[in-house]
Amino acid sequence: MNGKIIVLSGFSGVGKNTIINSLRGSYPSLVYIPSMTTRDMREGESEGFPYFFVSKEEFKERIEKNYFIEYEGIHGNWYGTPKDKYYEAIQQNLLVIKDIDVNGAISMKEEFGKSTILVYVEPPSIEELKQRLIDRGDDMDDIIRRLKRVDFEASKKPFFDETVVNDQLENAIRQCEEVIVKYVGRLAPSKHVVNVNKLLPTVGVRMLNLDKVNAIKEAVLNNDDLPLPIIYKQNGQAYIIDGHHRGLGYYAAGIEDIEVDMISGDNLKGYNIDDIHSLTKKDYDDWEELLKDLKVKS
Ligand SMILES: Nc1nc2c(ncn2[C@@H]2O[C@H](COP(=O)(O)OP(=O)(O)O)[C@@H](O)[C@H]2O)c(=O)[nH]1
Ligand SMILES: Nc1ncnc2c1ncn2[C@@H]1O[C@H](COP(=O)(O)OP(=O)(O)O)[C@@H](O)[C@H]1O
Repeated sequence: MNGKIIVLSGFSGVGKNTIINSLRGSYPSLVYIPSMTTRDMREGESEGFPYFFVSKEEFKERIEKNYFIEYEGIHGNWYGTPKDKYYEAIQQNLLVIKDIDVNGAISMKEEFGKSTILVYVEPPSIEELKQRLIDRGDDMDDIIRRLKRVDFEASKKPFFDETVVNDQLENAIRQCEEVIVKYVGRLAPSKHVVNVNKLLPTVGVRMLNLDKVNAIKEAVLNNDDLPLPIIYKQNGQAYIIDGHHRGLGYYAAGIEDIEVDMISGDNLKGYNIDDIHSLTKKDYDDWEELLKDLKVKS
């Protein structure tokens, strides 16, 4: 389970959605999971974009059915994150990005621990924030209601992993990219088909665990869903960071071509699959540990 959830929180109008939309444009495999809300649909929005819009009664029913990981009343409306969708995404090794209010963000961290990275987005000043809300076309009552929450939200900043100031938008986007790479080690997985034989020479015999290989072979022959092996590219080197037993299991089952996730820290675009020539010495559960080891190697 290597999926990650990047949560952006911060004052209304600080630019969370602008940043998320830009990142999703650049990295289409970033996943956005719409929350459910009781607020009215705004112009330009539609069902599922960016929310599923429901009545208060339906929202209450969902709470009773334990549909949400967390839910909050914000600016007079309810917002909730759908449990199943997040668990599916984590299971499928996906990278999710979503804006959630400060309380919701902290609840997500409680639920998913280190798989959640909390980013607090700040405006350069409150004056600039007001101006953005006005420019966005929010009506005055709405703006006043939103600004009332500012002190409460700011008090939760210590719970966050990172802070990004959204002054110049381009800078804020770049800082968010850096945060993602720092904590996740990748910005987006990208699937490639690799010939298993190409992976084999990199798999030292001393690392072979035949029980694991056989278990994976059985799973392959059973057509079970297996997570994809992951190949990480950094400083021109590629490392199989996970899944060499899976690779061998496929080989043992007589399958040549397997799909892998190519992920990359410093070289996000443009890599050469033939460069795979190095292998980490163990399986990693912890990205920070992995990155530490990679630094030693590169
Ligand atoms: N707790 C929680 N907050 C959410 C969720 N989805 C969105 N929010 C937050 O709800 C607040 C209001 O969002 P929205 O109505 O889109 O207006 P905005 O303030 O202009 O972004 C923002 O702080 C969002 O980040 C959710 O599922 N749970
Ligand atoms: N760095 C920035 N400089 C100027 N305006 C910005 C910047 N980032 C976002 N905006 C604008 O501010 C308004 C609020 O941004 P939005 O992404 O809707 O905020 P949030 O999702 O945090 O409520 C939008 O009109 C957006 O175009």
